[in-house]
Amino acid sequence: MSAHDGPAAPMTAHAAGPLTGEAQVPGDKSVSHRALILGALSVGETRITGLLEGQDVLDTATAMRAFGAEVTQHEPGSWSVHGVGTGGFAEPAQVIDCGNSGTGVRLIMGAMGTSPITATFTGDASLRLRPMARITDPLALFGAAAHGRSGGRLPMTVVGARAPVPVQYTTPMPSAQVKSAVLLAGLNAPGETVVTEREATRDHTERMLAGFGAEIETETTNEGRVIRLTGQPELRAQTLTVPRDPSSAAFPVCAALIVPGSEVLVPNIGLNPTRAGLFETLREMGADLTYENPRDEGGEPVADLRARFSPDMRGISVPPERAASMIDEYPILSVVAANAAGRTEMRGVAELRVKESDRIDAMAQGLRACGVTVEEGPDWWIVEGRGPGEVPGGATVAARLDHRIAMSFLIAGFAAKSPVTVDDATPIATSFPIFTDMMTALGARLERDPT
Ligand SMILES: O=C(O)C1=C[C@@H](OP(=O)(O)O)[C@@H](O)[C@H](O)C1
Ligand SMILES: C=C(OP(=O)(O)O)C(=O)O
Repeated sequence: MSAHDGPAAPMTAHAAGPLTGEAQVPGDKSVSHRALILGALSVGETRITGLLEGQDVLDTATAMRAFGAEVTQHEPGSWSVHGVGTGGFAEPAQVIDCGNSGTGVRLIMGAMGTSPITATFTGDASLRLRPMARITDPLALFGAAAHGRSGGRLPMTVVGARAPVPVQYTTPMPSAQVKSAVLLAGLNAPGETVVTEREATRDHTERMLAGFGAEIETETTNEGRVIRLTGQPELRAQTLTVPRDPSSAAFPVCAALIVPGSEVLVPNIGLNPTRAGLFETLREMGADLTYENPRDEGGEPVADLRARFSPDMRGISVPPERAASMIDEYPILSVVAANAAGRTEMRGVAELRVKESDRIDAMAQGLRACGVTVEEGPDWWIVEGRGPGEVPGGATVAARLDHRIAMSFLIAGFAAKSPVTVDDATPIATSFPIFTDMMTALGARLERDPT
């Protein structure tokens, strides 16, 4: 049992008038986790503004305290971390509960796996089903041991390597979490740790490690991206501003594209190319989506996104090589696809089956219940678009403890002929705690159902 296993709260989305106005989405979840973890591994006081205060990130903050860092909230979004230095993690006295967060548990396992300490990890019912061998396999190469449930599931105890050795590792699947766990483990191994990834995944860990003063180099070769990290650096505390989350921006943007008459501005969105695949895909589908005021902030490309109702969108074949740059956006893309003309094919996406839920199955079943035809295979799915405003809706769908499934179906409800109910909206708080208020302020109609 995790403290996060709580009662469900259903929510219903009704068709509403146009969505208009500005949507200030919260800070980037991936960057927020990394800011806390690298702050905890550095010497001095790291100041962070724009931190996402979603439950996933709050759980990482609690975990960093358990490993000995001092983590303080000064005002909303403004935090400081007094780190313990590379290799300075203390052994936690209690079980580390990462709630719903794959990124949290996997990066923290990496960060502690080369220190001479033992820690036990758990999470909510969703996280307890997710594969952890993808982290503990490379950690074993550093000299760590892990004891978990069958299938490499949580709860799991990691015994950190007493005398870590550096590692050369090729990630077996496109995963920034695996890459990052290996790099964070490599921080406390003497010598050079090398990670190769065949397909580029989000590079926030590499960028941030360089910012904290680590010696890290990336080279693109025939084998893919090769990242070399020199172990045992002294990481120096930083002042960081977290960009706004493109994965959260996806929801108001896609809602505006499918609700008649809408026009929504989503300012200050990080458009790091390893994250921006959805927006490119939407533009190829014929979305009226523009990047305004493009600029560079803290080494990351940023722009204001303007999305307008787009009744002429057509389905496309999403290039599989783009998958990593939009991996969390397939659920909401499938809702847009259902409201476009023609079929949208999404291939090379096996990783969707091991997220907070099996996202292909969750979306396929829910879309079918809403009257949309979906075909699927192990690593692909196809949505038959019904055209703008032609999705029947009128169903109750299961969120399966998955924030992105819950938000995707609520947005489907704004454009459907009949309301769509999500059986549990509580997971939304993991990544986008202001989602309901923000969508309501734009003109959406969301109703909490009596439980
Ligand atoms: O590194 C990260 O911050 C993340 C990596 C991705 O997971 P995988 O590495 O499992 O693909 C993504 O789905 C997740 O939301 C956040
Ligand atoms: C997959 C996600 O997160 P995590 O893996 O951190 O649980 C997500 O936010 O869509």
